[in-house]
Order: sequence, then structure tokens, then C-alpha cells
Amino acid sequence: MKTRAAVAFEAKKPLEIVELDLEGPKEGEVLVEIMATGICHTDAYTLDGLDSEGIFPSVLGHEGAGIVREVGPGVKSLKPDDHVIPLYTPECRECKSCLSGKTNLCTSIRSTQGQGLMPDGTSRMSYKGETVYHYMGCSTFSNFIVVPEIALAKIRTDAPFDKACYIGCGVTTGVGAVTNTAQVTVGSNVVVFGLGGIGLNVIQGARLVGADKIIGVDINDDKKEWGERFGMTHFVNPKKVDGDIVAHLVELTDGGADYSFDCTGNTEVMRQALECCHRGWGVSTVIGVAESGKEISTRPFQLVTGRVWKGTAFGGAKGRTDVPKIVDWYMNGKIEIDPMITHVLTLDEINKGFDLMHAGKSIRSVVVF
Ligand SMILES: NC(=O)c1ccc[n+]([C@@H]2O[C@H](COP(=O)([O-])OP(=O)(O)OC[C@H]3O[C@@H](n4cnc5c(N)ncnc54)[C@H](O)[C@@H]3O)[C@@H](O)[C@H]2O)c1
Ligand SMILES: N[C@@H](CCC(=O)N[C@@H](CSCO)C(=O)NCC(=O)O)C(=O)O
Ligand SMILES: [Zn+2]
Ligand SMILES: [Zn+2]
Repeated sequence: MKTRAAVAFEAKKPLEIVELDLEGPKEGEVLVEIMATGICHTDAYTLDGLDSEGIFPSVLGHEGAGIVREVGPGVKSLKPDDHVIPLYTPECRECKSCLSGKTNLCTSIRSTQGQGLMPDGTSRMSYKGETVYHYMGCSTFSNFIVVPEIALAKIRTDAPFDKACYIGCGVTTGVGAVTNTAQVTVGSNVVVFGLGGIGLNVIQGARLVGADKIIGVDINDDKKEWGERFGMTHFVNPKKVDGDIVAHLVELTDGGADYSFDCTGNTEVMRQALECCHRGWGVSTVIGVAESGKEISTRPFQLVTGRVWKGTAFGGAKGRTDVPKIVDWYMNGKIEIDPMITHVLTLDEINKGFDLMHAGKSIRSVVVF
């Protein structure tokens, strides 16, 4: 069959909207019609050539929602017309990682996923006879996609696609980093660096679990109002702090943050996020994805004196189990999504979504097919 898709033919070039050839689902695979997809900073990072796993030509996008149109042989848990969210962190429930109960990082198809291929080692997409690669096992910038059954969360049918798609990455990552990874406790002081599509979800996660001070840090003053909208109690623009930002945050939290989060992907900021934590117990969680080749550093003394450095992928969420619950949280009004979706675009307008993100003018742009 054919599918319209925004293709990344080369790094650092705008996406091109073309008709691709798409092969149908094979054993254990599912054909999904994508109804809506968000644009996450990670898509921009890969398009900008900063991802060590970036492959071109490929169809980016990993924050989608859609409808099952066809299932391949052996698929048991899904049927046509089911509503689904594709998962870049699948959940096979059989691999060592899934069975450990200690992580959401299912390893069953990770190696082929990282090569832009389906688990059988081939791609379902091509253009003029040439292979086009999958991305993060999702490729939601295509109207139709083929994905493994274990990489789809079945969700309720009354959830609107143009909002539910954001649960495919940003919402789950931010809220899950608080609830699953850091396990922020009631009354804690929290510092969040980077108030974009992820950071604002960390803020609303911190509010959800009853944090006390929620301090947002961003170099863009426009983010003050955004943070306050979701529960931030204090805003700090590091460019306007007289002196050291870490010392300023330690003072503001009366000795240091109980929990901090990096949502920028900047390795200098990751260091600040660790070092603003409270001596003896502060936990800093890295969410931001740093460009290829970058490394983090700190004095080991920071760890010796009890600060803990953690990281999280997809907010520690086990996709098929947790994503339907997060959709319920949204539908029941426990968490907000609607105000964060600042721009709704057509597929033809998708490059505008990247421009808005780079200009700091959007929280989330969503493409509706
Ligand atoms: N670990 C995961 O599973 C996961 C999931 C989604 C996104 N991410 C990553 O999280 C990061 C944030 O994604 P997003 O979609 O929210 O991006 P975004 O562009 O919407 O937001 C980034 C924010 O950081 C701010 N910022 C930039 N440099 C800063 C600095 N030096 N100090 C303070 N603030 C600064 C920007 O002004 C902006 O508000 C990216 O690196 C993305 O790749 C990781
Ligand atoms: N491919 C990169 C790393 C990119 C990365 O860390 N991705 C996150 C999700 S970001 C979503 O917006 C993730 O889930 N990582 C775990 C995994 O990919 O298995 C690189 O090679 O450095
Ligand atoms: Zn993402
Ligand atoms: Zn698994």
C-alpha cells in the first residue's frame, strides 16, 4: 500500500512530504493508521544529526496515536479498530529485562530498533525502490505504520487522538520520571531545569504527588507563566542570577533540592542539576538527551556525600501496562494535556513545528492527519 509521510532524507534538511510504499504486517506485526503525532525535541535532535543512532533516509516521529487497521499472523492482543499508542520502549513481558521487574527497558527488539529495522531485520518502508528506515520503532510522521504487537499500548476509544498522542512520549516521560524513577515524596522540594514539553510534565507530576516547593529553571523568561500554569512555585532564569546558579538554588531550597530533573539535554546543566541537590540524600534524574560525544562530569565528592545521579527513559513506564492508565489519568482530569498543545498542524506544515520548537515558541506542536 501507499502512505503519505514526512521523510528525513538527510540530516539538517527540512522533512519532505512524499508517498512511500509500505509493506503489510508480517508475523507478530500490526498495521496502524496514525491519526495524530506530537513533535518531540528528540525528533529535532535526530534530524539535526546529533543522534549517534540517527539513520537516513528515515521517517521520524515517536509520539503518536492511531487505529489498528490490520493484524499480521499470530497477533493475539489486538484487532482492527482498536485504538493504540505506539511505544518506543516496547513491553514483551518475556525478556530478561521485562521479567526482572526492575526496569521498563525491554530488550527483546532493541538491537533491530536501533538499526531502523523491524525485528526480522528488514524495513517495511521504501521510496522509489530504495529502503526508508524506521525510527525508534515508531515512525509516527507517516499516516500508516507497521509496528510489532509488543510495541503498541491499547487505549480507551473515547480518548481524543490529538491529545492522547502526547502520552506516547512527553507526558509519560515527565510525569513518570517523578512517579516511577525518582519517586518524589509528598512535601519534597523539587528543581526542574528546562520548562519545555517534558519539563512542564515533570512540574505537573511534582504537583500531582504533593511536592512543596517546585522551582523551574529556564533561560527563556516566557516559560515562567507556563511553569506557574502547572504548579511551579518559583522561577529562576540562570542568565539573571547574580553569581553561581547552584549556590542560588541551594539557598532557595534551604540546603538543596530533594529531587532535581534535567529536561534540557545540556551536560553542563545536568551537572548543575546534580550539584544543587541536598547533601546526604538529593536525587537528580537525567531526562534530557545529550548530543553524540558529550559526557557528564562532577567531583566524585558530590556522590560520596550522598547525592544520587539517576536517568530515565520514557519515565520508567512499562508501556502496555502503564500507558492506558495514564490515558485514564488524563480523561479523569488528574493530569492536564490540552493547554500544552500550543499548535496543531497538517502534515504539510510539519517543518513549521520544528521551527516553532527551535524558536522557543511552542510547548507541543501536534500534526493531525
Ligand atoms: N529520557 C527520555 O525518555 C526523553 C523523552 C523525551 C524527551 N527527552 C529529551 O528531553 C529534553 C527536553 O525535551 P522537550 O521536548 O521538553 O524540549 P523543548 O525544546 O520543548 O524544551 C527544552 C527547554 O529547555 C530550555 N533550556 C535550554 N537550555 C537551557 C539551559 N542551559 N538552562 C535552562 N533551560 C534551558 C529551553 O528554553 C526549553 O524551554 C530533550 O533533550 C529531549 O531529547 C528525553
Ligand atoms: N539514540 C540515542 C539516545 C536517544 C535516547 O536516549 N532516547 C531515549 C528516548 S528520548 C524520547 O524522546 C530512550 O528511550 N533511550 C533508551 C533507548 O533508546 O533504549 C543514542 O544513541 O545516544
Ligand atoms: Zn520524545
Ligand atoms: Zn521485554
